[in-house]
Amino acid sequence: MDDPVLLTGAGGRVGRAILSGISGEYDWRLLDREPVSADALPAGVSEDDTVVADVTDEWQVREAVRDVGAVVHLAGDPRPNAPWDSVLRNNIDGTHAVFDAAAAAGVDRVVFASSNHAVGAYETDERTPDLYRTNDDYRLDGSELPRPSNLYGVSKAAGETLGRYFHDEYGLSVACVRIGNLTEDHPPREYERGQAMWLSHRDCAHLFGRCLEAEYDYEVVYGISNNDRRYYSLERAREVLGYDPQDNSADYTFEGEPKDAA
Ligand SMILES: NC(=O)C1=CN([C@@H]2O[C@H](COP(=O)(O)OP(=O)(O)OC[C@H]3O[C@@H](n4cnc5c(N)ncnc54)[C@H](O)[C@@H]3O)[C@@H](O)[C@H]2O)C=CC1
Ligand SMILES: O=C1O[C@H](COP(=O)(O)O)[C@@H](O)[C@H](O)[C@H]1O
Repeated sequence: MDDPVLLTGAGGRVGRAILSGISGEYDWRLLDREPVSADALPAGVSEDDTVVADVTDEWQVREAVRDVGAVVHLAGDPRPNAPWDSVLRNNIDGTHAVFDAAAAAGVDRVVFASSNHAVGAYETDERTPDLYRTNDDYRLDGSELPRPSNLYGVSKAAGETLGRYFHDEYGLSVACVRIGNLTEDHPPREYERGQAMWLSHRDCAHLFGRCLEAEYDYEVVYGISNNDRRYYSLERAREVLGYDPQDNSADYTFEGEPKDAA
């Protein structure tokens, strides 16, 4: 990717994980509605490469996508219990504005931060907690219909559908990454669901990097590490994107300590 990459929601947890791993590999334009503080900017990124803007402001988004080759769209309300007015505005209207501006500007691809909560209602009472354990072979592979567990999940399913539309209608390459549970240094502590869907920082950066490099049309993949406990398949991400995750929540105790140090 020779052209700059626009990273929306750059100041948040996922944005920081991506930048900590692959900041040196691209020219970045960092967008967030909150200023990204100068000391949080990775090497090679200056304040001139940052844009303070709201993704629901169509004009600001059109300015931000000018001359970029790709967009990684993270900005939005990440709370599973977020109310409808917030997800409608930040997640659905904001994602529409990003896809619309990208298509109008002739951007090559958009990588969209979807969520496990787009399919959270597959975790029925009958399937849990076995679903989170290694002896259970139930797998979601990305081809299943969305089955949201909350209104936030509905907004992520809507974002995936917007991506489908903008791919079919305007030819944008679109990768929707159903991110699991991102934490730094160790899997979520004492939380089976979180350990089944852990995404480490380095695997996160690598996965989004693959989304910027691989060739694809429209993809829905799961964004988790190589966890033994998983109930999300990694096959599509491996096959289409060349994703090769390095971390596994099984290498940590239930309390989150590395087993080789225990
Ligand atoms: N952290 C996780 O484990 C997961 C995150 N995701 C998704 O990844 C994305 C990033 O999540 P996090 O980094 O965890 O959240 P975060 O809250 O740490 O970061 C989100 C960033 O987006 C910005 N933002 C929010 N609304 C905006 C708007 N309307 N315009 C411009 N900027 C806006 C915020 O200022 C913030 O810096 C979200 O879309 C979230 O739904 C999905 C699944 C799991
Ligand atoms: O989409 C998201 O999912 C993760 C995991 O969900 P949880 O309900 O098991 O905590 C969440 O931590 C993150 O904030 C959210 O954006």
